[in-house]
Amino acid sequence: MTTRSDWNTWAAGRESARITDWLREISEPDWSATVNHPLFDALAEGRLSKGDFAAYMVQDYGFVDPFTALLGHAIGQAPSMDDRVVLGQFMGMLTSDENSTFQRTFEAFDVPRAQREAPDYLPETRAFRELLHDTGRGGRYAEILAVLVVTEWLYLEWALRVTRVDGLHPLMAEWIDLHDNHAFQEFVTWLRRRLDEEAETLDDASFARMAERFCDTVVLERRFHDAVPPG
Ligand SMILES: Cc1ncc(CN)c(N)n1
Repeated sequence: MTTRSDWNTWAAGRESARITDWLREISEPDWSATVNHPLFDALAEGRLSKGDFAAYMVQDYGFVDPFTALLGHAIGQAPSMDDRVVLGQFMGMLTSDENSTFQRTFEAFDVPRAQREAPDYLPETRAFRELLHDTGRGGRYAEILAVLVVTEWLYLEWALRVTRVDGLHPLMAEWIDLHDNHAFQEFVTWLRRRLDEEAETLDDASFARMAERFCDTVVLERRFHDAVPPG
């Protein structure tokens, strides 16, 4: 299901077939289950309690830390300054605006210092952290891009899908803003284009590894959101 010949079969007869569209399709039903996860509806509709939002953000900060490290690996592995500039700008946003959203959420919702400094990570969070570490340690550029495409494209899709209520808590609104704004949409468009291009250049074994990494990441996204507080 994840080989280059599977991709070639899928692409045959389709006009303007894209590898990232194929990857998304083979990662179903986990892709759609994540995008349509009730957690995100509860969040946007003001039905997620402050405690549950804070608990989700504590787990998610456990994702963001190794994710930031993975982005660092992407910057290091990128084949050109052009790519490093785009990835570096995203790193700037992640370590300023997005990091600040987490810190202010922990303050506003009284997350105990122990939970910020040494959180109890759920097994699903630990599994995701391991995948991010593992991809950074051994993954080539296309594999790293595959993980970034999944994590950012999924978040863009749910953020564009949900309908937010008036009067939503400002920090919850900010969390959605971070994932549906124009610059983020452009970043996801860029990530997809670069993965489409890089994947074309891979040998068959690397191509299959990249596709497996994509699908594994989607599975972990679904498990992570099933495990954090219910919507
Ligand atoms: C689990 C998860 N996946 C993706 C994202 C978006 N960077 C996130 N914050 N958390």
